[in-house]
Amino acid sequence: MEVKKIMVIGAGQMGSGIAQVAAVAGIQVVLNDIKDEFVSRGLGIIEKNLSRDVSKGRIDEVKKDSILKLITPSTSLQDAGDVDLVVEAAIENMEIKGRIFKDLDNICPEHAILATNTSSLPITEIAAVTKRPGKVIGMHFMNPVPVMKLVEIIRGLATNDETYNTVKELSEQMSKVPVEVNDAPGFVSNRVLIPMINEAIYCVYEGIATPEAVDQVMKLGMNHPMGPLALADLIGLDTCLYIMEVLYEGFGDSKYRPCPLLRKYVAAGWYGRKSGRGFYVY
Ligand SMILES: CC(=O)CC(=O)SCCNC(=O)CCNC(=O)[C@H](O)C(C)(C)COP(=O)(O)OP(=O)(O)OC[C@H]1O[C@@H](n2cnc3c(N)ncnc32)[C@H](O)[C@@H]1OP(=O)(O)O
Ligand SMILES: NC(=O)C1=CN([C@@H]2O[C@H](COP(=O)(O)OP(=O)(O)OC[C@H]3O[C@@H](n4cnc5c(N)ncnc54)[C@H](OP(=O)(O)O)[C@@H]3O)[C@@H](O)[C@H]2O)C=CC1
Repeated sequence: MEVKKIMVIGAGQMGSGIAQVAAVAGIQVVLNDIKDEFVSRGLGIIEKNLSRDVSKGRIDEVKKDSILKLITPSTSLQDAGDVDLVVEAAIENMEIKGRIFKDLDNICPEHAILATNTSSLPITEIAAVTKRPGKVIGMHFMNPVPVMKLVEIIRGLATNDETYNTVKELSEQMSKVPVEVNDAPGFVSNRVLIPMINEAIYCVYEGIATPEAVDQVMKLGMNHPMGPLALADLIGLDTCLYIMEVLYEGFGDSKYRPCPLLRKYVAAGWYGRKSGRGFYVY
């Protein structure tokens, strides 16, 4: 199926990045969030990224404007009435995602694919709230979206081949490399990554090393582009905690227990870069 128009739900760091790469690929995008100010903030991030591309000579002002013109702001899910595909990138919360998918199922045209950028939640469970589970799929971009090549594609139990092939082709059109994995808590990316980050937080919690020292060890010793605590601040400590909770509950294994220091920071509103403070101050 050819995808000409999509809706991206959630204009946060992931949603704005997804909207950007879709518009760069020539796709019409409706960027939706619950408040105008969040949509404006997302559009501001896209504008800034495209301006950097102009200053680096990758695109000119005319191209930048034509990309921006492809993105329409929205605060109503009703605007999904004529889209071919939705990528949901609202917060990592099953109740909220369930509500959004139920509404979308009633609003979107019959042929539309409902994709979620969830980091860890079961695709099969999200699909089950709709009457079109064959057309529900995980389309998991990595942060920062304009830079990272991977899209992890996750089939739910009922996802059909046409849906999978459309999302695979769409990812390639967005200049990404799709990798297919099965539906299990955290998929592959976050089953491997987030426990490593959680373990790095335990190193700070237990007084083994400072955040700076932990990050230096992983950067200089393992050639990671950024240390696990700087990366946690980039992802968002709230999102890291949601993902650890999904792993802990999903597998019922104590090895996935979230570090108490992670819980404390989230309770304090220290979410990382997006709130101005996490393991580091921004
Ligand atoms: C939680 C989940 O569900 C899944 C996830 O996403 S987990 C997170 C996965 N992401 C990672 O692991 C990121 C690890 N970090 C990195 O790869 C790198 O540190 C980084 C790409 C973020 C920054 O790279 P860097 O070399 O340290 O910094 P910098 O030189 O500033 O940036 C490199 C390029 O990326 C671009 N860039 C950096 N951040 C960007 C952003 N937020 N948006 C757009 N472009 C960005 C820069 O403009 C620069 O581009 P050019 O070289 O073409 O000019
Ligand atoms: N951060 C990361 O590195 C990655 C995150 N993800 C996943 O992407 C999703 C979004 O994460 P991220 O962009 O980091 O989060 P952000 O907190 O940056 O953005 C989430 C956005 O969704 C909005 N939102 C909340 N509820 C609704 C709703 N009911 N309808 C529409 N929008 C809503 C939020 O508004 P408000 O500000 O009011 O809450 C916010 O603007 C999550 O599922 C996350 O797990 C996937 C890959 C990587």
